[in-house]
Amino acid sequence: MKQIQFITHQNHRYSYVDSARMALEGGCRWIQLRMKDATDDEVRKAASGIQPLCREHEAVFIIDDRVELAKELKADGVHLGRNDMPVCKARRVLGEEFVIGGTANTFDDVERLWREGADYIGCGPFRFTTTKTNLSPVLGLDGYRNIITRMAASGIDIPVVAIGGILYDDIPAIMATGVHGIALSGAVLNALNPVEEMKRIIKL
Ligand SMILES: Cc1ncc(COP(=O)(O)OP(=O)(O)O)c(N)n1
Ligand SMILES: Cc1ncsc1CCOP(=O)(O)O
Ligand SMILES: [Mg+2]
Repeated sequence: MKQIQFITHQNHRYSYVDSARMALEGGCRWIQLRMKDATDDEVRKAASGIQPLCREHEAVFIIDDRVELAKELKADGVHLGRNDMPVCKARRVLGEEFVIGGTANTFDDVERLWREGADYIGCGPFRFTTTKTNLSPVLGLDGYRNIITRMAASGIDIPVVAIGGILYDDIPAIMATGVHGIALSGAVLNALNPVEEMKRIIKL
């Protein structure tokens, strides 16, 4: 399971930087620094700990929401949701070299983001999760099947990663829907041994 993205989070045991470090040690090579409600300076501080680790592990380093900060820090890219800067504007700010991901909950979201030039789609939530507030309607396996089917029928070819409440046991069935990969956070962060859990997922 190489197409896995880890979304940073914190809990009573681990900081944002800890979470990224454990994901990298477990073999993940795509880290998204997501710190909702944090100030840019707090994100800069976390990035100063995570970005060098990503370079050391030759991992992709994406920043959630913050386009100007992604540019300032020379991240590999940014992930944008409905209430963030539009993808087409972010592309003008960042240029073609940056990876720009977008959030989708429906086929129409996917089509819009594809037209705007997003490089990949984070599509969810798969199931209810507490890692993100204000969740869009839960998709489940059928939700992904419907979206992937409509994408194929429309000739829309953009990588789609499933996200939202995904656990180890869910991954084979989710991948069988035709999505290109998965993004997760809590399944690793809340595991008894996060590094070992990431290794288990990578081995799938
Ligand atoms: C890969 C991926 N998919 C979806 C999201 C959603 O992130 P978030 O910023 O919490 O929510 P929106 O701003 O997209 O509504 C993500 N970060 N990564
Ligand atoms: C960022 C995001 N977007 C939709 S669900 C979600 C949270 C992913 O974290 P978890 O894998 O812990 O549900
Ligand atoms: Mg966002």
